[in-house]
Amino acid sequence: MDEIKIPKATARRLPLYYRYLIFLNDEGKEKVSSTELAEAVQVDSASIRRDFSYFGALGKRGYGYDVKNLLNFFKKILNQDTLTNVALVGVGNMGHALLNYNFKRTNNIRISAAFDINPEITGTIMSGVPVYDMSEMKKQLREQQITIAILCVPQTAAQRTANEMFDAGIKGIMNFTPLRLSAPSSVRVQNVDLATELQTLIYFLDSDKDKNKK
Ligand SMILES: NC(=O)c1ccc[n+]([C@@H]2O[C@H](COP(=O)([O-])OP(=O)(O)OC[C@H]3O[C@@H](n4cnc5c(N)ncnc54)[C@H](O)[C@@H]3O)[C@@H](O)[C@H]2O)c1
Repeated sequence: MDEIKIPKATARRLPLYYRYLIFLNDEGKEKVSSTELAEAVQVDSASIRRDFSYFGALGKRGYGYDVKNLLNFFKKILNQDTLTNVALVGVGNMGHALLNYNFKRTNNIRISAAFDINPEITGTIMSGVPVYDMSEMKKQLREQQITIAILCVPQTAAQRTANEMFDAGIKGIMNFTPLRLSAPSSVRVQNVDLATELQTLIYFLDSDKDKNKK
């Protein structure tokens, strides 16, 4: 498939559409309108139409979208046919919770290797995933062809650990640490910060309250 350049916000919404389309397909539904989709995934229908327009004309006016076509289309875009092995670096409170969860609701991502420096856990298997010492990272990542990792070490160790990960061939980091990492331009870093997400939610709730007062 040719590469399609889409805005980040659109890319973030694709898994939402995809999950709902699986649901519709399982229910035996053949068609869906952008209004129906909008209600189900809580995205306004204009954004949905704009999102879909990046991929060409997938729907017909007055008919809606063909569920199976759309599902197959998104399946390809989201690489749902290929399993992506991901590494976890730092198996403490946060890392362990992620290992336990291990993306069970998706069938194309899984943490297949974890790394830490704590000798009490390295060499063991936690939640079905082997925990290796950091000294084995390069070898394991190469053997398992892993290029994506989740970083869950303490902030003080974050940059040093990230440098080791770049050196070992990591191309994408999901960064749970509060540190904004310096990374080579060939590496993508996605920061996850629950406090910021909560603050955003609080901000929106407060501004909703203000609007209702008026
Ligand atoms: N993004 C969020 O919303 C969020 C929420 C909670 C915690 N955090 C962050 O996640 C990180 C982990 O938090 P935690 O509570 O799990 O900490 P933790 O202390 O329980 O676990 C850290 C783990 O990293 C390992 N470690 C330390 N140095 C290492 C190194 N150089 N290489 C490999 N492993 C190393 C430790 O042995 C330990 O197992 C912290 O940076 C914390 O601030 C983020």
